Amino acid sequence: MISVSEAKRILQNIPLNKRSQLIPLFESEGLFLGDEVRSLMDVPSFDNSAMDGYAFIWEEGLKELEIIGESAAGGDYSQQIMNGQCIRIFTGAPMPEGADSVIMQEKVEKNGAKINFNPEDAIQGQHVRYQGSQCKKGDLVAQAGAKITPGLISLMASVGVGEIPVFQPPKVSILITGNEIKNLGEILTKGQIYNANGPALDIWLKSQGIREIQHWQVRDEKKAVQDIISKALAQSDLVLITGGISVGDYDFVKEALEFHQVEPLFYKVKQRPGKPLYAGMKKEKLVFALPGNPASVLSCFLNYVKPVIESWKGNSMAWNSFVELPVSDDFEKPIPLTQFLKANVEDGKIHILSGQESFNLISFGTANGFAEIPEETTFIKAGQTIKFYPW
Ligand SMILES: Nc1nc2c(c(=O)[nH]1)N[C@H]1C(S)=C(S)[C@@H](COP(=O)(O)OP(=O)(O)OC[C@H]3O[C@@H](n4cnc5c(N)ncnc54)[C@H](O)[C@@H]3O)O[C@H]1N2
Ligand code: MOO
Repeated sequence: MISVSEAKRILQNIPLNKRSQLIPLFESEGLFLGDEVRSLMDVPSFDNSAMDGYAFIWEEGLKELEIIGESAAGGDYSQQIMNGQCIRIFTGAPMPEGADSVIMQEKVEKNGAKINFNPEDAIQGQHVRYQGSQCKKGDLVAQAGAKITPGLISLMASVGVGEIPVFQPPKVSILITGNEIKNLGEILTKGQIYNANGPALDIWLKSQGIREIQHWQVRDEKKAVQDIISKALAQSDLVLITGGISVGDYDFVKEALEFHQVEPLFYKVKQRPGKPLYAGMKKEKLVFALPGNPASVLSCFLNYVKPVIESWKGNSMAWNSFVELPVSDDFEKPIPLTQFLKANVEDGKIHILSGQESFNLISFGTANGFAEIPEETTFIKAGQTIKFYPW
């Protein structure tokens, strides 16, 4: 058995098959830039007004202008204006040739075809957005590794970039083992239970920007487990298996992985839940066998699988996804293992929830993550700070 920190260190050092690919901007949520991006154009691509008002050529002491035309957003006003003249202009509309300043409409009095204003309100160069003032064609606008946020998407669209390079997320297989497992909608007979792991992993993977997810299900039969692992390995970069990894007579996963020459990275971690966690590699393919109890699956996913997927996607902060917060109450931990506890953060404090058994999902109704009590710690006092991993 290895410690939680050793298991994480091993996973931080595995080579991941990271590839950059171009994808449509609209399909990039949850991912990270796989390369730098440069602007395809000057932005703005033309001088334009920042306000609704009047565009003119600035001169000292100016207090009256003659209106000779109008420039609206989307138009291509091109007429030259002369000193003493102005045009009615709207926000985002092209500046007329020669004009260098805009006065807001609130600052003027309109008298027929003229406007009058206080000379102090006509400020040279004011309210004009010049061509290229955001960026010039070819300028670097985002670095490789940048997280794709709504803000970054907006920037990409503004500079004309409709396809962006992203680190391709892994193709993932979810393989559910167990004779007792039925899917929602099926009738349960005695001894059977609903598949709680498959839907949880599926939703979680989708929320991480994983697009290609294969679902597999298998009974606890040696040959069937071997065969399905072979198919999952062939079709995925990352295989997530739930159940069948402990020491029971019908736990065939480890043996099947050995049969397929998957090299173990580790098996068994000093933690609860999720002690019989397995990780291994076959060439560049990664396999996790997550201990079947649903709390073990979720805790192991959050602590090990999620950071690996985030690293695969190019997130440099993948392994720092925790916050340190005080606990609301004293907590005793007699076991010499790292404990991950379903918990709820409210008012800046970690509330450890009741029902911590690995099979018991009731606290997932309110939990917004897992709190970590380190291996060597036996008692946490209220107010003491510990790590909390939000979903
Ligand atoms: N003699 C020992 N027995 C066990 C040990 C041990 O060290 N020695 N470890 C226990 C721990 S800790 C865990 S965790 C489990 C892990 O066992 P497996 O990975 O082999 O998982 P299964 O036996 O297949 O299932 C465990 C439990 O979870 C339920 N399950 C499985 N899949 C699903 C699913 N998709 N949705 C909902 N629930 C699921 C399954 O019915 C079992 O109740 O081993 C302990 N035993
Ligand atoms: O490690 Mo197990 O997850 O306690 O049930």
